[in-house]
Amino acid sequence: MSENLTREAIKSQVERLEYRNLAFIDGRFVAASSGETLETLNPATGECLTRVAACNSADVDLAVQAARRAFEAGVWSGLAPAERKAIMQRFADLIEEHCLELAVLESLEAGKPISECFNVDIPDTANTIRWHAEAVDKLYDAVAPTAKGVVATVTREPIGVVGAVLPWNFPAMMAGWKLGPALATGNSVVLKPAELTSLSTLRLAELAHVAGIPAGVLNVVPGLGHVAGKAIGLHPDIDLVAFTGSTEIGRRFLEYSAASNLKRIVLECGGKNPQVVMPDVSDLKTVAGNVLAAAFWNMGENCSAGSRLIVHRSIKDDLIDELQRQLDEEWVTGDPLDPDINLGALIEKDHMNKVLGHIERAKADGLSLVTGGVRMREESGGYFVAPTIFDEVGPDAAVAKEEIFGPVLAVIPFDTEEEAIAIANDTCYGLAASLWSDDLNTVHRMAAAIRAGTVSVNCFSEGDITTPFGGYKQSGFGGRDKSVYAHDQYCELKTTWIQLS
Ligand SMILES: NC(=O)C1=CN([C@@H]2O[C@H](COP(=O)(O)OP(=O)(O)OC[C@H]3O[C@@H](n4cnc5c(N)ncnc54)[C@H](O)[C@@H]3O)[C@@H](O)[C@H]2O)C=CC1
Ligand code: BAL
Repeated sequence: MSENLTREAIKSQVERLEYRNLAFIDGRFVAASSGETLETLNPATGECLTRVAACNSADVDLAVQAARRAFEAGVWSGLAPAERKAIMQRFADLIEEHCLELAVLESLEAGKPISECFNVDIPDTANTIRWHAEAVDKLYDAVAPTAKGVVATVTREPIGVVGAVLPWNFPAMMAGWKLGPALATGNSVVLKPAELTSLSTLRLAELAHVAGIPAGVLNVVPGLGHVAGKAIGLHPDIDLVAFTGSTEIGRRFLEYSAASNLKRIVLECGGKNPQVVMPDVSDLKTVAGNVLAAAFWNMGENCSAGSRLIVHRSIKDDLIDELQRQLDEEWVTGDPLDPDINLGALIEKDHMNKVLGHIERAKADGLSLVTGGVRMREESGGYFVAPTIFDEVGPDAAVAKEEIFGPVLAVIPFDTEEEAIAIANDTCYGLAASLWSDDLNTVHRMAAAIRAGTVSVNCFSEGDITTPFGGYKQSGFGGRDKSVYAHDQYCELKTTWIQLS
């Protein structure tokens, strides 16, 4: 537990909380034009926290018009990178100053453990905004190696109006991953949070405004996916959509683009990520700790969750024993606002039932249940599922194939390195993977053979802000989040060919 994250501080923050529950368009909070609202529920109790504006295509259009006006006026796009940097640094400062408030909002609306929100999600959001801001006045454009008599410059220009459509599992952090590079490079943004988790994002937009990001540059249109999300996808004056969510809806955005203005689409979608443990590992305790973090961090509601443990048969049982021991000792499910728990609630009832359905199917298929497999804390009214491990799972079992997005780990034994790689790659996804071996040759050989955007070796990691994040195959399309590579996807490249006389 962090020094500053006391029960008293959390309680006091909850009592003082004010919800921003209107859309944020052109620098102001406004109701949806239809007057309609959506419930935001607390997944830990099932109770309504507040109702949030439900934007439709008319609201999206107003937001896009505001964004376009701001872009054309150059109030943001026309600033020197160093000027944008200074304002975004103030934005990052404000996020840090309001860390507890944002963490409480995020924990309440998403069921996430408050300690994670306070120590990881909100600091990461601030750091992402700051890092991209600080990078942008240090990146140079290029002069092409042409023949004499010509000067050709290759310069990045902001793409224009960016639509960002976001998931519910890391609401603030994903907003940061999109806003950092999109704003730093001078774009205007129309952002749609997931309908279940709009509150922290609306507060972020307000803080951005207070920091000095001009009206119209950052707009937030909460609403349903098939209404507000679709309107963003089909809007003829949005130049790019950056999406994080399911592969199914990612595919829709490609269709929206084709049916409208060929807007650029950047997708960060799902995963069924392998954790491969080779027989030479000497420290099973460390392996187990990381395997559990990969599988159960954020209740497994994580696109890079390591939901398949592909382990050499000779060490499988010892590793499972260690997993069980650490799970019993260190993984505590409880009220997400309790700073001492590390497993909170799943996002909503339907999702919990979907996860429990996967578990029941695996049981019915005769898979060996090591631990978990049940709903927890039902009396709270919330949506808690015990961390669950199935052993001796065949690579073709549904629990080894489908993205469950919950705390369910499938243990798949292997006998040879070739078999391990084949199982790891036997998926339509390719977002992340972890690899465990004490042998450097094995590490290099296997890391190169695994088809995933991020391979973490002898740890579970998504990298940090300096490294790109995104997927191979159906896990991603069109670009990467984080790092300077993220800047490229929010820019057009302009060639200026100057014939000298
Ligand atoms: N890669 C990731 O980080 C995430 C993956 N998922 C996966 O997706 C599954 C379903 O979760 P959802 O939240 O329902 O994800 P989703 O992909 O349906 O939603 C993501 C975003 O897309 C919007 N959206 C939904 N339908 C849309 C449509 N027809 N047109 C335009 N926008 C639309 C949503 O409002 C939300 O803002 C999860 O169980 C998980 O397997 C979900 C969230 C994040
Ligand atoms: N783990 C960060 C990205 C995501 O889950 O959506």
